[in-house]
Amino acid sequence: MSSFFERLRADSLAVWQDYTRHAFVQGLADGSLPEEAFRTYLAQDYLFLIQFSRAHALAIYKADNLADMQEALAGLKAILDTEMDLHVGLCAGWGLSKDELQKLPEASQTIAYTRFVLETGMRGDLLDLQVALAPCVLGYAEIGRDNLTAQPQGPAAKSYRNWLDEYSGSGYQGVAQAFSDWMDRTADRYLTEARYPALLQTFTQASRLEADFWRMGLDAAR
Ligand SMILES: Cc1ncc(C[n+]2csc(CCO)c2C)c(N)n1
Repeated sequence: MSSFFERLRADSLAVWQDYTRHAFVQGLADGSLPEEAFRTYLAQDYLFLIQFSRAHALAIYKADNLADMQEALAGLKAILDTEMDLHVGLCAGWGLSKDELQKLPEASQTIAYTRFVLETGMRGDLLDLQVALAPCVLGYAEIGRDNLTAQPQGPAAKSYRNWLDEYSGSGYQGVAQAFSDWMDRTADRYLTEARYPALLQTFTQASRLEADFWRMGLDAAR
């Protein structure tokens, strides 16, 4: 049986692939991505991850049972303990200190995406929130898998490969599978066909905002 994610993905395929096969991703995979684009992306992603932690905290609040609260907590910890460290470490390698990162203003694209997710979660239930989070969690896993054997060339090749390794590795692939299974369990309880169009719209919108986030990086290097 296919997952709820696979249904959403199939029904938004063009937008989904604009995100997961974006020029930014292709540039990471072949090494042609300008370093300034990656640096801008990394810095904004730090601010993005802070807001995404808040969204996972909101999932704890929205959960109506202990098991879901524990799942949401595991997601929160994956960001605060793993994602955040990867980013601060990567940023340091790019000359961006933690102090500098904390002082950066959020770009409009960062605000648009993160506040969309938070607002969707605040006005809806756990399923609305999971669907808004899904493009982030599951899109990066797909990007990792799609580029498992990519061999970036050029000056930033090592950093780009390092980034791809994080998402293609079994650790992150497991996190993504666990998220998809968790969303399936929520859908079993909450999904009705009457709700589906609104949920698909949330998923599609979040995927579009992911593509805008890549575009922000590319535009900084023009
Ligand atoms: C713009 C943007 N979108 C997605 C991710 C990926 N991501 C964010 S939090 C997290 C852990 C999953 O619980 C992962 C994989 C990112 N870093 N930046």
